[in-house]
This record gives sequence, C-alpha cells and structure tokens, in this order.
Amino acid sequence: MNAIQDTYPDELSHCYGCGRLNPDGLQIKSVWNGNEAIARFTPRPYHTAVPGYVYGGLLASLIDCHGTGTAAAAAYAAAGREPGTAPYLRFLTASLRVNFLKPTPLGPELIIHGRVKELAGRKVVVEAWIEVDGETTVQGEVVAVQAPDHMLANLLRRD
Ligand SMILES: CCCCCCCC(=O)SCCNC(=O)CCNC(=O)[C@H](O)C(C)(C)COP(=O)(O)OP(=O)(O)OC[C@H]1O[C@@H](n2cnc3c(N)ncnc32)[C@H](O)[C@@H]1OP(=O)(O)O
Repeated sequence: MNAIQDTYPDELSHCYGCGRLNPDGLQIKSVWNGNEAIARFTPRPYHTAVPGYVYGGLLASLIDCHGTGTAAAAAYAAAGREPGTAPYLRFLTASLRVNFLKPTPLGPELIIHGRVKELAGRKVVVEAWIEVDGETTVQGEVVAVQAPDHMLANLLRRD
C-alpha cells in the first residue's frame, strides 16, 4: 500500500519532515493498515545527540509528521474515501507532546507507530510511539487539525 504522503498533492509535499518533494527533508512515509499507521526510519550518523544515541529533536519530528500522516490516512478511511482525493484532507500539527522514555540507540531502524485516539470534526488526536529493537523509547501525542479551507486554497493556488 502507498504511503499517505505519496498521495499528497505536489503543492502540499514540501514539508521538511514528510514532503516527498523536499530533497533535504526526512521524507517520512506512513503506511496505514486499517488499524494503525507505521513508518520506518533509519537515522543517519549525524542525527546524534551523544555518541550512540539519536537526537531528540529528530525523534520529535518523526512523531510530529507521522502523527499528521496518521490523521490524514484515518480521516480518509473514516470518510470511506480514496487517500489523496480532493477535497484534500491535509492536517497541521496544533499540539505535539513527546516523552523520551529512554535513550534511543543510533544505528538500528526505528519503527514509528500511530493510532487514532479521537477523531471528530476537523480534529484528530493521534497517539504515537517509537520502537527500536522491540523496545519503546519514545511516546507522544499529536493533536492534528485539518488545514482550514482558506489556507488550502491559498497553497493550491500558489504553486
Ligand atoms: C496545508 C499543508 C500543511 C503542511 C503541514 C506540515 C505539518 C506541519 O509541520 S505543520 C507546522 C506546525 N503547525 C502549525 O504551524 C500550525 C499553526 N496553527 C494553526 O494554523 C491553527 O492554530 C490551526 C489550523 C492548527 C487550528 O486553527 P483553527 O483551524 O482555527 O482551529 P479551530 O477551529 O479553533 O479548532 C479546531 C479544533 O482543534 C482544536 N485545537 C486547535 N488548536 C489546538 C491545540 N493547540 N491543542 C489542542 N486542540 C486544538 C480546537 O479545540 C477544535 O476542537 P473541537 O472541534 O473539538 O472544538
């Protein structure tokens, strides 16, 4: 199945965390399986906090963009619509909470999980966590709000 970010229109695909058209970005890919969304990311050696461990800001970015991606995928699924179809269901981070439970080792692939806690109106609350070598090292919550119509209209007009 396609990653939700691969279904975003070009004009909305420049995000540093998850835009497929941002060559300098992280290009996170979140795949919805009907129950949760999963992303996989292997940090580079320069994503270091202290030697051997991943920088927390990167981990927060993974939770952030995987959260908005999970929100988009879940919103399309809840509406019974094909992901990426217009009118676009594209979400902004209104709130991001991250708890670093233990240091995250740098080297192995990280698995980022996202599950919907609440979906109502334009708001989706996503709980997300990062797993590495079978252990959860980071746990977070994203409040994602659907981009307002006027914002979307502006962005889609500009490119
Ligand atoms: C369009 C493509 C964009 C690509 C984005 C890539 C992802 C990102 O990194 S986004 C960057 C960081 N985020 C931002 O810059 C967002 C800045 N904030 C905003 O633009 C606005 O505050 C925005 C759009 C999030 C919400 O504003 P608005 O649309 O007026 O929301 P509003 O109608 O008041 O509220 C909608 C719902 O969200 C809830 N909500 C809004 N803000 C928050 C918040 N900070 N915390 C918790 N809940 C919130 C409201 O309570 C309301 O809930 P309910 O429906 O249950 O009453």
